[in-house]
Amino acid sequence: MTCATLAKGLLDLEVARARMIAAAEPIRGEEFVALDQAVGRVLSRHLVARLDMPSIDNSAMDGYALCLAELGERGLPVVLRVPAGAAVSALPEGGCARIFTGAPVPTGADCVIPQERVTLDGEGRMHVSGEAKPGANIRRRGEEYRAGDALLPSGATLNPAALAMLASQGIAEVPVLPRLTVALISTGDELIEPGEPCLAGQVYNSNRVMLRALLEQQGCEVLDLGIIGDTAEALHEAFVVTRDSADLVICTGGVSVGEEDHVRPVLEALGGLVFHGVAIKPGKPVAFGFLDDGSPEGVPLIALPGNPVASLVGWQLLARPFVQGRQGRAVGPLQQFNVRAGFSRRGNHGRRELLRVVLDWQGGLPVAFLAGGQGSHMLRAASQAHGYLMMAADTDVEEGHEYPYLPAGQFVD
Ligand SMILES: Nc1nc2c(c(=O)[nH]1)N[C@H]1C(S)=C(S)[C@@H](COP(=O)(O)OP(=O)(O)OC[C@H]3O[C@@H](n4cnc5c(N)ncnc54)[C@H](O)[C@@H]3O)O[C@H]1N2
Ligand code: MOO
Repeated sequence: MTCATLAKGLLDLEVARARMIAAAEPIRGEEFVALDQAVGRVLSRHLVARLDMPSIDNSAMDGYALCLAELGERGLPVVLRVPAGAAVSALPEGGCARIFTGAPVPTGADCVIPQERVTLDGEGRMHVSGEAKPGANIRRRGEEYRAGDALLPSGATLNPAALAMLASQGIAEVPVLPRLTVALISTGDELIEPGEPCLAGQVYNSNRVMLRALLEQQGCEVLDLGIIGDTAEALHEAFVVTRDSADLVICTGGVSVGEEDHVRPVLEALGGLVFHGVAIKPGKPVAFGFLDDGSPEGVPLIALPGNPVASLVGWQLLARPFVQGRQGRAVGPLQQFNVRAGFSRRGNHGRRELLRVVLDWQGGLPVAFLAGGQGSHMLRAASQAHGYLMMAADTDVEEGHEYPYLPAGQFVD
């Protein structure tokens, strides 16, 4: 999409993303955490292997280890038994060893035959059926990597498989970057918390629980300031408090253009606005800036729209990559591939539209259908969608045609 087609005053999504990612200064510092507390944390240093992997030649199968050159018509006597955990032994000449998966292959053996291909005769001699090749079923020392080789780069997120790999190296603690502390503010006089009785006109605060969950899923500490009323003074005070105690401030609501919307003027008074308004639907009024002196040295503030689905999309497309950058993580491009639409619909003027869709895989190929109502206040479809069909501005959806699809799974890791 060219910028010429965008609604006036709104930034292109990719431009807004790029500006935020460029402004995301990785958090400084380092702490050591136990491996079992480290899932989702971000490495502060490159890690190299301490041990060759595997650390010894070992058997890939339960079976018999032997020297192939010694295997003749009469088979071989079983002269040794090697369970996993045994010390490395030497295979006596002219004999073979009963061996188990993971056990050290005795020196002198060059092959392991799985027990399914072996028969034992009445004299305790082992006979092999089928072909046997040198090296078969032996996991060689260092075949995966050697001591000193790179394991994980700094900035890597520790997923369960990475933790298992570090454990396999005997590593008990890892150096990680500090967690990002994110202050969360829900603005709006109409808001009440779930569990409270609801008077006419009041609205349950749904953004708070959603963003808390998203931030925690992202490995952030959340400093939850709850609901702040719709006055410039209340917002000013909340921003001043959070800028001293958080690495990032995220607020929702009050960021549009009505006289009840105080986020932009207060941000401008306290620091600096980088941009306000992105050509996406939902999510248009997202604002980004810095509290303090307006420079990237200040505390960054991301203002998400009040409409719940606009808040979710603003998080996924803009706030999350910024958080990842601040966490010291690499930020990749949006993942998308083309999917056929199973419906027709008029396009949106001047903004890209992210339609909440489910994929139907009947027939082997995915077809996208609307997940439900598409209003930016409609959480039901958003909660059930598999992803977004991303429509260029001013483009209608025509049933049977293909459009870019963004799987929702990419927004969680
Ligand atoms: N004249 C214009 N009006 C609006 C425009 C515009 O360009 N010109 N933009 C519209 C768009 S797009 C959006 S999105 C909304 C965003 O407005 P705000 O960010 O100022 O949000 P609010 O007005 O405070 O609230 C909007 C809506 O969302 C509900 N809300 C707010 N916070 C929460 C919460 N924590 N949990 C659940 N629901 C919440 C609120 O009650 C409103 O219904 O502005 C349009 N208007
Ligand atoms: O961001 Mo608004 O309508 O685009 O919800």
